Amino acid sequence: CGKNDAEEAPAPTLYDRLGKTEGIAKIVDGLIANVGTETQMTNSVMLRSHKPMLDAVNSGADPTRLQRLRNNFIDQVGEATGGPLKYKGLSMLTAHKGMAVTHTEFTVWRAQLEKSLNTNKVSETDKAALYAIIDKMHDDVVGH
Ligand code: HEM
Repeated sequence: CGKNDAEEAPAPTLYDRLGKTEGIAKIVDGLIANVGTETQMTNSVMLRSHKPMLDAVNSGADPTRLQRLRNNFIDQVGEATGGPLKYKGLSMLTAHKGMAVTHTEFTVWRAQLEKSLNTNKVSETDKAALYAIIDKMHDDVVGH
């Protein structure tokens, strides 16, 4: 209390700085849109890994599959950045098992995230903090 209030207020978490759940949802939606665009390019790098999901959504066999991935990803980022969200999806190892994701595919995926972070005007400091979280998952995502 008193004059120390400002000093003692907790620093905003990365979750807060990304704009809480709403800001994270925009970042994830941007990422998904960018990945979707990339998969439609000639010589797409990400079409191979995403084709089973895209086919399931587009054929109507599993119309909410992409929506589930989106919501899980928002929860995952919302939890890992210090927010109140709780990730209820698969472990990164299990989620990407059988996909044989390559390091190149990971790099291209990461570039789609970067584009969305830039579009959403995330600062370089906050981008670096988020990449520290994301890049720790590299070895669980790639090569299984
Ligand atoms: C650190 C980086 C990554 C994170 C944090 C991440 C996160 C996730 C999450 C949360 C899920 C859903 C798991 C569930 O619903 O239980 C998922 C699934 C998936 N991820 Fe990733 N991912 C990453 C990298 C990649 C890369 C590099 C690719 C391919 C280029 C990829 C392709 C997919 C696909 C195709 C699915 C499955 C969708 C389905 O079949 O329903 N991911 N990922």
